[in-house]
Amino acid sequence: MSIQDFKRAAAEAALAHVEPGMKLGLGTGSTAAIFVELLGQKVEQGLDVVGVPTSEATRELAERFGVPLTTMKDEPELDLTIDGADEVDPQLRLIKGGGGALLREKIVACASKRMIVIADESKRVERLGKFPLPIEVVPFGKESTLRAIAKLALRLGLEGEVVLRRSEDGCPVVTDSGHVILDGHFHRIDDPEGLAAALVSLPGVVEHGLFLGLASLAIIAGENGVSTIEPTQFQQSPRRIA
Ligand SMILES: O=C[C@H](O)[C@H](O)[C@H](O)COP(=O)(O)O
Repeated sequence: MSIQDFKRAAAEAALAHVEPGMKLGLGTGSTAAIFVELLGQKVEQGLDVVGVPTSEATRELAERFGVPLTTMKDEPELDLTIDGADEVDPQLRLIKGGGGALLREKIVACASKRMIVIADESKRVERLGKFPLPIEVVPFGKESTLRAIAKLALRLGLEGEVVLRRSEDGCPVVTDSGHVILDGHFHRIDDPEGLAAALVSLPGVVEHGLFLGLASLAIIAGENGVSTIEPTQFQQSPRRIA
């Protein structure tokens, strides 16, 4: 079985949590894309749901697969968000934003009663940080913001560089909301909560890819089948609004 098969297995398992009439947050990335495709098949068979896409890419996919869409303006509270992740730790803390969609993903997850993460087993880690942490910043003063984040990281005992994300043509990657992404190559993040709080205190930082206390369930598929991670002591994020 390939990673692609595992992603599909996780996406299929997540479908069981979707109920008629639900307002869904639709994640971004290759795993979420499979979920959107499968959801489109269910809609074709008569399932009545609406979705809010977390990126323009997901909007296009949902339109292609016939998933009815709505907006945060019309549906500010959602029932369930299904999204992928770049890393998932045993406490169900996540790194997200490898595809640059972290800001809308976090807004949508916070507006949802539940967030289910779907991933292949390569995303499961004991400690967050091997995957570079995406940090979305405003373009104005991005060089200063980068230096401020690097200094902050040093102060927190994190080693590694902070790098402006560029696309293949060398230009900075610009997010759907018009910001740029700095990737923090920290290798290991021992205190995600401390880092998260420190990052949002910096001017210029819009959002970071640490999703803490947001996921209610992770569905992970691998060689040994599908398994789940649930928070042992689920604490609702103070930022969750639904
Ligand atoms: O910005 C992108 C998202 O956070 C994705 O959910 C994440 O990068 C995982 O994507 P994939 O399922 O393609 O590994």
